[in-house]
Amino acid sequence: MILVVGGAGYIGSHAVKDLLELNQGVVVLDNLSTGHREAIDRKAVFIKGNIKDRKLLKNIFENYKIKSVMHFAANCYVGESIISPLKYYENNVTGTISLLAMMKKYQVNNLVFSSTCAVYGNPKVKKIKESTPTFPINPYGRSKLMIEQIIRDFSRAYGLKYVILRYFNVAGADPLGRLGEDHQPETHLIPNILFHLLNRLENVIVYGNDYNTPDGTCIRDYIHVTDLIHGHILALEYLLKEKKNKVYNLGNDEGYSIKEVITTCEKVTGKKATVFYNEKRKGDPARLISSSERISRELKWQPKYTLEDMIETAWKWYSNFPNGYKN
Ligand SMILES: NC(=O)c1ccc[n+]([C@@H]2O[C@H](COP(=O)([O-])OP(=O)(O)OC[C@H]3O[C@@H](n4cnc5c(N)ncnc54)[C@H](O)[C@@H]3O)[C@@H](O)[C@H]2O)c1
Ligand SMILES: O=c1ccn([C@@H]2O[C@H](COP(=O)(O)OP(=O)(O)O[C@H]3O[C@H](CO)[C@H](O)[C@H](O)[C@H]3O)[C@@H](O)[C@H]2O)c(=O)[nH]1
Repeated sequence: MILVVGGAGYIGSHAVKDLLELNQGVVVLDNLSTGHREAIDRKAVFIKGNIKDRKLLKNIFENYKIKSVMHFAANCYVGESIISPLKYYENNVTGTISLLAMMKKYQVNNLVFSSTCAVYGNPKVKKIKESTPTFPINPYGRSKLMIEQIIRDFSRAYGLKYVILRYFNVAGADPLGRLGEDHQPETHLIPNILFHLLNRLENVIVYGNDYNTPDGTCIRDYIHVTDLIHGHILALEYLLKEKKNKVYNLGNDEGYSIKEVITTCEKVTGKKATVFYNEKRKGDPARLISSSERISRELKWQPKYTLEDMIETAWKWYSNFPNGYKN
């Protein structure tokens, strides 16, 4: 069985669905701090609890034949991490140490870990490779880099095998409309633009228009959640077969400015946005574009979905479920 930690969240719930479709047994551990019980398929075993609870982890490892772990549980907002670093180091770093300690105790040695392009900081290269130096510029990115280092040390000392996946900006929803992104409050760009176009927000707020980019707004590399999860499935297969450690970027290798994302949302929805320019958000790098060449070459991973597809699938979900999972 696979333990999916954080499987009630946006990305984790899409992983649970795809793993079940592949007939894998799934146990979800989630404290529902930002996730939703309704997002987890009833075919999965659901355990409500915190990864810091070692007694609970002990019960899980003793009661289920867990062979591998996908670890999505974290706090993951750049801005919040600057205001509340303690929350980030405690939940992300301490929480992961607790999980790794119990994986060591029960000799569960296969881990797919959700890292982030925030570990790179503000790199000057056109496309970010896995070999690009890591200099995170906010506590969220630093917490993820610390975890990566801890995972490596556990691997050297205790035989843990891992694939670390550094995601770029994840967007979109299940193409069949069963799952979507439901965060309270929502900080991500595409959901907020769509909320505005659904009349739930007065404006689209753009944080900064004097960045050193062609139109002055930040550039990001967006990846569809379905493509991202396909990367996880390939990573897990690789881990179980080859038993080798890997670090991979996961992005579409294309950058879009905030203004371009707004225009694409307008095109997909046929609606016009009112844009309000605000101060820069602290901790935001100007430009983050992936090179996902390594995972494409080594695991034959290829993204199928474009930015328009991400917006279309998210729009469909928000239009059908305006109150998210609480409908
Ligand atoms: N969304 C993105 O664009 C993005 C980009 C890069 C990396 N990531 C990483 O992907 C992972 C998932 O992100 P998401 O967008 O789905 O976030 P999310 O908040 O929707 O999901 C996180 C899940 O983890 C659970 N959780 C948090 N702390 C926990 C704890 N201590 N014990 C048990 N459960 C806990 C939450 O309840 C939630 O269900 C995170 O690790 C995040 O850092 C996300
Ligand atoms: O209403 C909004 C929301 C966002 N932005 C801007 O849009 C860009 C993208 O912001 P998001 O909040 O959508 O995403 P981030 O790039 O901040 O963060 C995402 O990517 C990070 C890596 O940089 C982390 O991995 C994090 O978990 C994940 O949410 C940023 O320049 C941000 O300032 C706006 O202008 N208006």
